[in-house]
Amino acid sequence: MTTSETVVLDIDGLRMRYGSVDVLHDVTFQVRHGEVVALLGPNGAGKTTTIEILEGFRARSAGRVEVLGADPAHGDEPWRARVGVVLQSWRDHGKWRVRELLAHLGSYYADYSTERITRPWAADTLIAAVGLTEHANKKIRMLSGGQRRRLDVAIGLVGRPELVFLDEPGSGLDPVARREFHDLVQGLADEGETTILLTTHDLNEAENLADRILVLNHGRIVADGTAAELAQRIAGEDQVRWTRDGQHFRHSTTESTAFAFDLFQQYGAAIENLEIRRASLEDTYLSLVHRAESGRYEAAHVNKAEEEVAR
Ligand SMILES: Nc1ncnc2c1ncn2[C@@H]1O[C@H](COP(=O)(O)OP(=O)(O)OP(=O)(O)O)[C@@H](O)[C@H]1O
Repeated sequence: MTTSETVVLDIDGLRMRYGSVDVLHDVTFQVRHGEVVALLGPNGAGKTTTIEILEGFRARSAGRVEVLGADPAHGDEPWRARVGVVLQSWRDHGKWRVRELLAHLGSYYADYSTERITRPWAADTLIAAVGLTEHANKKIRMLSGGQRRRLDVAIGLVGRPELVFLDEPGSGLDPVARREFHDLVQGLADEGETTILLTTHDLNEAENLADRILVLNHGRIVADGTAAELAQRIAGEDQVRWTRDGQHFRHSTTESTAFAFDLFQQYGAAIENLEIRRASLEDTYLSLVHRAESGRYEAAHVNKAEEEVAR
């Protein structure tokens, strides 16, 4: 895919406080044009809050936020036409038919076409892209949960946005629909014109779709990199498994290639079913969150100890 150097999302020192509770602390990151970035993190980490601030739906407490060159808190209509948001709020339009609603919503974007981007996306092409062709004439209230979710995605994309926010896009989709949805996102990414920020709890989804992964924990970015970079940073141990003379063996090591080489030197053809399992994104993620938790625990204890010394 093509990514350019143009910065589409520029977030510096973002803070959010609900009442007296800080839920985002100094969140800083950038996303470049054409990148697909997944924001991961445990429940309550602050992912939705971050996305809602970037979408312009929530006022931040502090920090600098630029989305497509503008502050989302003051985003005007032309700015909004360039941003795609996938909401789950179209249940109220139950009497509308799928094609009718998409054509209607799409018509709002026609004035915002540019030389490069013709808006909106033609309703039938979009309906086919999200796999709803068979249901194009159905009323929305007649759609299943997964079909409505596809419609939510179509509505988010109808204006051919340059930047798309997807909050847990795969939730509620069956495996076939999820695969189709991933193909759709990958297709958009491959064209290199759409920047995508998604949140997910599905680590396979993150690994499949994202060029880069950000991990948010208790309102702080604790990791930022490709899945491979994050795995390297954790320097997790690989698991080597093999059988010899009908017996099963396993060994954990950071030097799995050298270990396998020694194994063959020692036992040669007697080694069978050799398998090297590298740390998965799930191992890496769990380790990152665990580390961040231990850091918080230690920091809290150091602070407490310091307070006690000061007393
Ligand atoms: N309107 C609100 N008022 C007060 N606290 C809120 C509000 N919205 C969210 N919070 C709190 O802010 C924190 C972050 O919530 P947020 O929904 O952003 O997390 P998340 O990472 O999206 O979680 P999940 O994975 O469960 O969707 C949580 O502790 C949540 O309880």
